[in-house]
Amino acid sequence: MEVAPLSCPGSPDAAPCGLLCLPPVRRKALLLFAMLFLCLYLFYAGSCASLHPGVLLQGPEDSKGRAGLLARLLLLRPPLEVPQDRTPSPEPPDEADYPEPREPGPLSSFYNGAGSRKLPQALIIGVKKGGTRALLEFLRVHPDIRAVGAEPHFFDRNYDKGFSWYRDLMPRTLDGQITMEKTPSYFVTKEAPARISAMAKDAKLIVVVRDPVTRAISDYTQTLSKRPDIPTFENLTFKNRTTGLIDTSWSAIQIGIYAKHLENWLQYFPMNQILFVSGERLITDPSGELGRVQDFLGLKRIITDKHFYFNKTKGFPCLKKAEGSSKPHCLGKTKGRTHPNIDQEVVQRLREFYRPFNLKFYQMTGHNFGWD
Ligand SMILES: Nc1ncnc2c1ncn2[C@@H]1O[C@H](COP(=O)(O)OS(=O)(=O)O)[C@@H](OP(=O)(O)O)[C@H]1O
Repeated sequence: MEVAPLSCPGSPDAAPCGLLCLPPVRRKALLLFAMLFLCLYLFYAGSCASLHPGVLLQGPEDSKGRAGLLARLLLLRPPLEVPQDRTPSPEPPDEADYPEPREPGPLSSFYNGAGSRKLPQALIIGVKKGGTRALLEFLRVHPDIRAVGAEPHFFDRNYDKGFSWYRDLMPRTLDGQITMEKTPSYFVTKEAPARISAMAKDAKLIVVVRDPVTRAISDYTQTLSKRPDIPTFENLTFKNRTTGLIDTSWSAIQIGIYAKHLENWLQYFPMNQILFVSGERLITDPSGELGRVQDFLGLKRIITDKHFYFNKTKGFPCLKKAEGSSKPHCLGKTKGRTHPNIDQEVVQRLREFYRPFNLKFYQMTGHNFGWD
């Protein structure tokens, strides 16, 4: 059978011919552009939405990263901000490096739409400045864990928004995958244990704990970085410096009284549903701590020492490959700040203050964290 040759306008036997009428070079360029457009869309709206948002959409430290910008320009989609009603309440400023992934578009749902959003089965509930971000970022490497990047603050600030608001923040998971979130303020929120128990009595809770004195200094360092005019750590520590009376109403001090907060949780959860991760060991032996966490979550030990390297410049362990990326990944510059020098007498006084609470905490957890 003979096939009639395609022709172009202007030729004697003109018939519609579309793309084929273009000169071959232009045709190729157009095809290439269309493919690039499609690839970028799938990459950006599909897989990127499920990745650590800082890695690909924005780059860990750069909220106007090239990939995100290019994708936004090409796709003419709205800027990265999520709609108001889906945005968790104001984040602790440190978490700005880890914004919420955008709601996936229709094409990415097709591409990435398997599974469904579920309420979390496991939560990192604390403690602030304990190393919670490091733990979450490390856990996200596990193929059976899907975690929301930003802190939802549902059980403290956003509870009135309801469970469907909360569920919609979660990434999609397949059967057998665990949905997780981290909000360190839950540990010190009076209402949080009852509320989490109402969601799931069998929820698994993880608390990253760190020497309460260093934790308090870290907390203060964070505040100081945002508000350089605050009083000194030494001044804030005491109600009365002469008598040495500690100001336990200062949150930087209060958060570290772990035994007191834990009592509240034990009213609603048995001890075997709570795992305590050492913030110190998370730095010196990340794979060891990650091994315990994977066991606790009932997961295969997939994250091992092969996943980490020690970055001398950062002074912390980093991931050889971040979730969904082939590049090494350290936490952002808001993690691992240099602490100001604190008067050693004050540090000593704080150690004395915390000692009985620490001992009580060791008893309750059956684990000596070695802070004393
Ligand atoms: N791998 C790695 N990289 C960087 N930082 C690490 C890491 N592991 C633990 N840490 C420690 O985490 C501290 C911050 O704790 P959080 O992530 O819980 O802080 S926050 O409450 O979410 O703001 C942070 O505290 P500071 O050193 O005081 O900044 C770190 O000491």
